[in-house]
Formats: sequence, structure tokens, C-alpha cells
Amino acid sequence: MSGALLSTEGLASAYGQSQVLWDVGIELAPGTATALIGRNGVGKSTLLGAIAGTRSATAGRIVFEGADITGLPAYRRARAGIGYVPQGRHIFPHLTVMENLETGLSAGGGRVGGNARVPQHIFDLFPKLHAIRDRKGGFLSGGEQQQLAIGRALAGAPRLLLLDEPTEGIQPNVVQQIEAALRTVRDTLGMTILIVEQYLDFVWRFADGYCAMQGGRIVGRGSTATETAAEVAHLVQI
Ligand SMILES: Nc1ncnc2c1ncn2[C@@H]1O[C@H](COP(=O)(O)OP(=O)(O)OP(=O)(O)O)[C@@H](O)[C@H]1O
Repeated sequence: MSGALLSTEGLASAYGQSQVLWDVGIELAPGTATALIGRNGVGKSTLLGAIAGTRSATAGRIVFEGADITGLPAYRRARAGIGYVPQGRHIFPHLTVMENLETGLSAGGGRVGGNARVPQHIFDLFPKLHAIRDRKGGFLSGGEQQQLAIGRALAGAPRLLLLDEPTEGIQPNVVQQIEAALRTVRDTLGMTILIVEQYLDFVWRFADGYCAMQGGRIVGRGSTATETAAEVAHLVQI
């Protein structure tokens, strides 16, 4: 048996008749960060969605902490310990920052207790969120929304954090804060991270490993310590 926190075997997914994931097998070791990379449209977001439960698998299986979660709906996976920060952030525009964070608490379900509060470490990671805690989500800048989306996923105390292009359209100082936050949750909380990212220099600064996709399949994997971002970018023609 593997010691992976999450693994997929033979995973496939489709939009109607159009298959977009083929025979995907990945393994995420506990406490590691893995970059999922590849050109636009190769299936990275679909794979993240299949793991989070927002897309269904048409074949294969997904095992999380030893349990087969392939058939579980998304809310049960969130409760089981999978946090998801989708592309486009999907924060609630009419709820305040604090209320958005509280939805993350309830998504985490029993893992954080009945009348739990938003953990202080989320405000330590993103101090701006505390300063704007009473502001409505719809009035935030893109960088603030991204911090909120990550904070909301962290509020559920996940063991696995899935992030879909968190640096997209974000200014450099916020990108640095996101990098620091991801390092901290991995290094001090032992969280496992799977991150879809086009900005390879960013993700190479902290990820331990990478999986490269082409045409809905994993075509390469390895360590960010032994292969440079430029070498891997060349391999997958980014
Ligand atoms: N809702 C949908 N209906 C039909 N086809 C879709 C849908 N969403 C994505 N696709 C198709 O599935 C394939 C994989 O898309 P996906 O978004 O997973 O790729 P990606 O690697 O994440 O790309 P990007 O970097 O552009 O987000 C693409 O060919 C895309 O056109």
C-alpha cells in the first residue's frame, strides 16, 4: 500500500461525449506541494475538479487517506478534508469577508467543531483579510478576493489544498503573500498542496514536485529540485 495522502488510478472524465482526462494516475505524498502544469486546455482544471468532486469520474478511482472517495459528492469531500480554491475564486459577493470565511468553516463540517470561529492563523497568513473583515466580497480587489478564497478553503482545516491558478491576474506583492502562506501551511501545518499554475517561476520557488499534462494525460513527473522550470516548460511546450 502506498503512503500517499491522495492517489488516483486510471482516472477519466468527460464533458458529455467529449473525453478530456485519460488514465490519470497521480500520488501526493503527505506534506508536499505538487505543481500541475501544462498548456491551456490540457485538462488541469478538470483534474482538480474531479478530485474536489465538482466533476465526475467516468472511469478509475480516487483514494484519499485510504478511503475510496470516487463516488462522494463535493461537500462530503470537503468535509473529509479536501479544500478547493477554484479558478475565478467564486467568493460570495453579497457576504462580508468574515461571512465568506465562515462558509469555509461549515464546509469543513465536523473537522472544526460546531461553533468554531475562523482560526486566527488565517488572519496571520493574510492580515489584510482582518482589516477588511466587514467589507462585502463583491467590493474586493482581485488580490483580496484571491486571499479570501484561499482563507475560506483553509478555514475548513483541510489536509489537502487544491488551488487553480491562484496568481492569475494578481499583482506581485500579493503573489509573494500567497507564496509565503502556502509555504507556511505546508511547513508548519503539514498540509499537502496540489496547485495548477502557469507561472512556473512562482511555483518552482516552493513546490517539491511537478506533474505535467498534455492532451488529458500525465506525460511527465519529477522533482523541482532536479529539473528546472525552463527544462520542464520545454518538455510540455508551455
Ligand atoms: N464545461 C465544459 N464543457 C465542455 N468542454 C469543456 C468544459 N470545460 C472544459 N472543457 C474542455 O475540456 C478540456 C480541458 O479543459 P480544462 O479547463 O480542464 O483545461 P486546463 O488545462 O485547466 O486549461 P486552462 O489552463 O485554460 O484552464 C478543454 O478542451 C476544454 O475546452
